[in-house]
Amino acid sequence: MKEKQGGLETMEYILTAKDLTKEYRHSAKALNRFSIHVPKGAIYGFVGENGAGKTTFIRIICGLQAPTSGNYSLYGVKNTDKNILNSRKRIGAVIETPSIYLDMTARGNLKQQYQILGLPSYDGIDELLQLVGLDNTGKKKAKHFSLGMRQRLGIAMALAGNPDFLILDEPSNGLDPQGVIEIRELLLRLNRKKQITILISSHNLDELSRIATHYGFIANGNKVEEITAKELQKVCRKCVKLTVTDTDVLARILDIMNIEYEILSDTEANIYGEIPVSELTLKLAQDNCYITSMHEQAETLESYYINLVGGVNHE
Ligand SMILES: Nc1ncnc2c1ncn2[C@@H]1O[C@H](COP(=O)(O)OP(=O)(O)OP(=O)(O)O)[C@@H](O)[C@H]1O
Repeated sequence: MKEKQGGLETMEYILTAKDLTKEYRHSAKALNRFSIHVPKGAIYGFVGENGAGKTTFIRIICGLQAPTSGNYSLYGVKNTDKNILNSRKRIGAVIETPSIYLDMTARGNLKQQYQILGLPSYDGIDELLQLVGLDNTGKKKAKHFSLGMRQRLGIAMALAGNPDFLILDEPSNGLDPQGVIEIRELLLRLNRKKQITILISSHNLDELSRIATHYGFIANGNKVEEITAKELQKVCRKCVKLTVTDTDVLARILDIMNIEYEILSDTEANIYGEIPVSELTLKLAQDNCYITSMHEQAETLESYYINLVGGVNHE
């Protein structure tokens, strides 16, 4: 599975799920025929509001819960295959709050984790402590750590088995701005330098938009959409949706005016960048083409998200 990655985009998936459903007793479906595709090398932003089903999904993938129906594959191995246990060994996860011993130092916690995993020596611990920026914490016990330091220790523990897929449930939750920046930089380092694929569940869209290469949106247990950061950037670029009587004429004039556009239908087009409205209106009119509506599109991930799931999530 360690194939060289060609361009930015790869069709090799670390994790896929199809029709994954989880029904808890006496409650609505936490996951409803949910599907997802996490490409190798991605920082995948898994976005949904409280109760959308993110933690349930992560718990299923980590083998902590069984799905009611549907399936998923990790490194191409189906969840019903006994080899799924080997695939899971390649995952590191921090679900909800990190499982750390508060009465131990960072090093003590990592030693404990190495023992649990049956690792032959403590050799990797110094590197891990350095990687997460806890190499100077000495005898300080985890109970005296800041929330951000605990979160980073949790990530170090998840990295102990040398995984190539890291799953983090709300890693920046409750952190102060400095803590958020430290987690961000750590995740970028892990992704870029260590080639670790990362899935981050979050509703902190602003933070996510700084690092995610892909997004999957979930609402009420349903997949709403998957989109790459590049596609999203295109959609979120300053853009005006124009409705005209004839987009053939519009296209011809926009070409002459050297304005970037995308034709959506016979009457609709997206136009990018600044538009000299009077000049365009005049030129269109000379060719018997008229603007019937014009409005600015959403510009941020947040407004994109609200447009996408706003109606779904507040039933
Ligand atoms: N053990 C459980 N028993 C019954 N219902 C549950 C259980 N765990 C989760 N749920 C319900 O399943 C739905 C999805 O919850 P889940 O925790 O997966 O959402 P989430 O997106 O992770 O939310 P949050 O961001 O608040 O953690 C919610 O309606 C929740 O109440």
